[in-house]
Amino acid sequence: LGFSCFIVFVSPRSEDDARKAHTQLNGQKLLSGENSVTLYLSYVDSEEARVHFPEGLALVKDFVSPEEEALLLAAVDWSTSDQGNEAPQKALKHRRVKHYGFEFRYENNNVDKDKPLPAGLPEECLAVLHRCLQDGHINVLPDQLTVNQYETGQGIPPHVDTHSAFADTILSLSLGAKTVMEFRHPDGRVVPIVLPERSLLVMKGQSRYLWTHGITPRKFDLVPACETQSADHSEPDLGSHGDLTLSKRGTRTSFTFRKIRHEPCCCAFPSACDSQGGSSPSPPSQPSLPSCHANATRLEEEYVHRVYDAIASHFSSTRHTPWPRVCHFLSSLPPGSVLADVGCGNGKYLGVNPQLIPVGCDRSSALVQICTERGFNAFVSDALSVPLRTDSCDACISIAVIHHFSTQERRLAAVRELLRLLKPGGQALIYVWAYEQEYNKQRSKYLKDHNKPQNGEKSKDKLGESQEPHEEPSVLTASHLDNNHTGDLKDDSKMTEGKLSVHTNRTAFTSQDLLVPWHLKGRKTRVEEESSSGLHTTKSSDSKLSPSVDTSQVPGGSSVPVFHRYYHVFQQGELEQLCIEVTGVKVQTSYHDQGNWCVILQKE
Ligand SMILES: O=C(O)CCC(=O)C(=O)O
Ligand SMILES: [Fe+2]
Ligand SMILES: [Zn+2]
Repeated sequence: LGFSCFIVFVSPRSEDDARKAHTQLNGQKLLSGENSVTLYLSYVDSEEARVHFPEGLALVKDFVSPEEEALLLAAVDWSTSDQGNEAPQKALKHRRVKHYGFEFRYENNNVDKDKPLPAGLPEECLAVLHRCLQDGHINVLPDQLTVNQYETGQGIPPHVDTHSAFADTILSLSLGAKTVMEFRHPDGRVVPIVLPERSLLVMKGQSRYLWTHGITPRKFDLVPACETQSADHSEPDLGSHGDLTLSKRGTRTSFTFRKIRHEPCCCAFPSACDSQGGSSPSPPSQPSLPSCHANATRLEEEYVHRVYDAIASHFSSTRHTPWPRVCHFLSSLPPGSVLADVGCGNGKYLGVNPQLIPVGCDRSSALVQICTERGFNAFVSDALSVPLRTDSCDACISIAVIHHFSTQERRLAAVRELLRLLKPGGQALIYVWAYEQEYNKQRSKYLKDHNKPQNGEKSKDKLGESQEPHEEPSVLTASHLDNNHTGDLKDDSKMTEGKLSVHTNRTAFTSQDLLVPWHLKGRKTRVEEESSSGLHTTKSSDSKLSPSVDTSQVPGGSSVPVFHRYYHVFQQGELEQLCIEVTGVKVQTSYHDQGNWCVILQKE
């Protein structure tokens, strides 16, 4: 049983209508063939619900005819390999791509502007491009084309097309099937846009320079029912009151046309512009402790969510043994208890007590995917807004999650949300990483494992592993390498006011808010795979993949990506303090467990 979560805003005409809809629809199933979604309704501020189209974005439906569509699709020859380099093609984990005109280079995350590919854009595109000129979408012809092909379930991570590589307007033609593309503003706003088959998407201004665009890998989209018919207005009606329907994704091929930029970009968004020292200068920009909600979500997006998605499979391989005291809590619950594991990671607690009815959720879709593959019920959700009913769970756990929220308000909101899920009398177990890694004269495993074996070698100390909450699979030279690669970031004396320091693994903490390096081993990362398409630099430049990623050389010459995760490590008493701010809760127990502060709460 797989879970997906869609958020839909509905604006009823009156309060009365809203109440009626709530009683009649909440908990109802929508069916489409053998698939179904269950509706969970809740009230939100209408101001919050108003979704605006990103500035500079336009969608032209039915831009090409079905005949033209067939012609364009036939123009792409997927049978050839990369050989000859006429139109290089790459099979990525999440889609396949082919480049025309110019190829994007992985080494520098930019186009090789002096080396046009022998084959220009396919002639079949000319009629379409001239129409774009005529209609005023562009004023010069593009000279670069990227063809992306997505099978059902595939997508593209959120990114901004590199400013210095491409001129202002980006055109993207959707062929073969529709999809939903999400636009994200740095302040956290997300706007999903349905891209119907044969439509043209035009990105300019803010929508091109500041908002990221991406396609979440999934097999179904929830779209307004009217989107399935052809409509001829040019902007989708985002606030429409129409019916929603499940739409199965088919194979979508997109043609993205761009114009190579030969001068540095001088857009109005320096913070996102690699030409203007914004985005990811080298060394990566040093994040500060957030001062407002928008900064907090941005920090967490870059230094928590993206990192977990990128390291998911490696992370999961280091998280196999449940911690004994968490298991003890789970085993003490009565048979048949409904358990929510909020921030369930790879699901290692979901199967501990077979007599429970567990459901997990995590912000990382890559980790949820791992849970699903293991046969657990898990869905993607933010811990601040879990789509489960109030008072519905007998127990909740939040293991090593709340320390990733970067403000006190957000940590409090996370505790509050966890407690909302509990039935009166239900219990919640919370673990957060402790500032005090030495407690009662005992050093935590995290500190003790200073000379851990190389990653990949099996640790002989099985118990140690099981008690290792924040196992950092470091290469032997890791800390030395960090020094080389993050240079002045590490040196506290050179620290700029308010900037987060990069922690040296397996040493005592020197501040409560910090970045903890993760040395990725094993398979290529998603970021690497994406970048090797040469296409995407999510705010990256040169060898830097993203602000949260650095690379370090390992002896032998190959480079290991180093990701930085944001943590707020808790001081003694801080977790209890946080919890008692929530009304209607009792702290039953609190304790220190292997470098973590832990509480068991009960809802009154
Ligand atoms: O598939 C699409 O429409 C977008 C592709 C894209 O964003 C890109 O290639 O940069
Ligand atoms: Fe793009
Ligand atoms: Zn720019």
